[in-house]
Amino acid sequence: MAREHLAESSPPAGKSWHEFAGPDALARTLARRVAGVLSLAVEQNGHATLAVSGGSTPARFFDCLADEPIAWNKVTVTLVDERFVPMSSNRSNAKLVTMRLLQKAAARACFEGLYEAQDTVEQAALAANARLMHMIPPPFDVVVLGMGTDGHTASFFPDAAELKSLLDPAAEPAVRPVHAQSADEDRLTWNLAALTGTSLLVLHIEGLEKKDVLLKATETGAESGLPIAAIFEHAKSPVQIYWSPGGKA
Ligand SMILES: O=C(O)[C@H](O)[C@@H](O)[C@H](O)[C@H](O)COP(=O)(O)O
Repeated sequence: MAREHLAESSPPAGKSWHEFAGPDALARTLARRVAGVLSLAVEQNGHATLAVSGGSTPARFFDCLADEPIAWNKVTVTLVDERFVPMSSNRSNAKLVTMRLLQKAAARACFEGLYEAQDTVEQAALAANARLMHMIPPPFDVVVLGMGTDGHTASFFPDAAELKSLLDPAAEPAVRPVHAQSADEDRLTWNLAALTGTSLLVLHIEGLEKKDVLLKATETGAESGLPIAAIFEHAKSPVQIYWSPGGKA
C-alpha cells in the first residue's frame, strides 16, 4: 500500500523538478549543467567554486563531472559536509571525492576538504573555518546537496544536538561541528547560509522513499521537522531537484 502511494506521488508543486529514467541519465545531465555554471564563473571571475556531498548517491555524477572539459585548474572543490574521520577511512567523503571526482580532466582542480586532524571535532571545526574562509569563502558558485530518508541534508541531522543553530541562517562561524546519535561519527558541516547563498543549488536524490520524504518537507515546511525544509526556506535561488528512481532508497 505504502509503495503504491509512493509510486503514484507527483513531483512537489511549484518546485524546479528534473526527473530522469535512471541514475545514469541523471548523472550525465547534472554533470553538464554543473560544468556549464562552473565554466561561466571561470569566464566571469577567473575562478569557480563547487561544494559537493558525500554518501553513496553522488558517485556516478562525480564520474561524469570528472570528464567535463572545463578549466579545472581554475576550480576549487569543497565538501558540503564531512565525517570526522581521516582520508584513510572508507567513510571519508574526501576519499570519495578524490577517487571519483578528482580524476581525468578534474584531476587539475584544487580540493579543500573539511577534515582536520585534531583531538575533537570542535577543534577541527575551528581549524577548518580559519583555513576555508581564506581558501574558499562562501557563497559558492555551485552546491550539490544530498538527502537521507530521515530528511537530513549536509550534516543537519534531525537529532543533532546543535540542530537549532544548524538551521539558523545567521549562525556563525561557517564551519560547524555536529554530534548526532543517528550519524556513525561526529561531523563537520558548512552552515545554512554558506549552503543556501549559492546561485546554483542542486538537491540530488534517488528512489521513491526519498521522493516521498521530500514531498512531505515541501508540503509542510518547518512543521515537518525535516531539516531539508530549511534549505527550501532560505535558498537564495530556486532549489533544483534532480531525481530518478532506481537509486538507493
Ligand atoms: O556525508 C554524508 O553522508 C552527506 O553529505 C549526507 O548529507 C548525504 O548526502 C546523505 O546522507 C545522503 O546519503 P546517501 O547518498 O548515501 O543516501
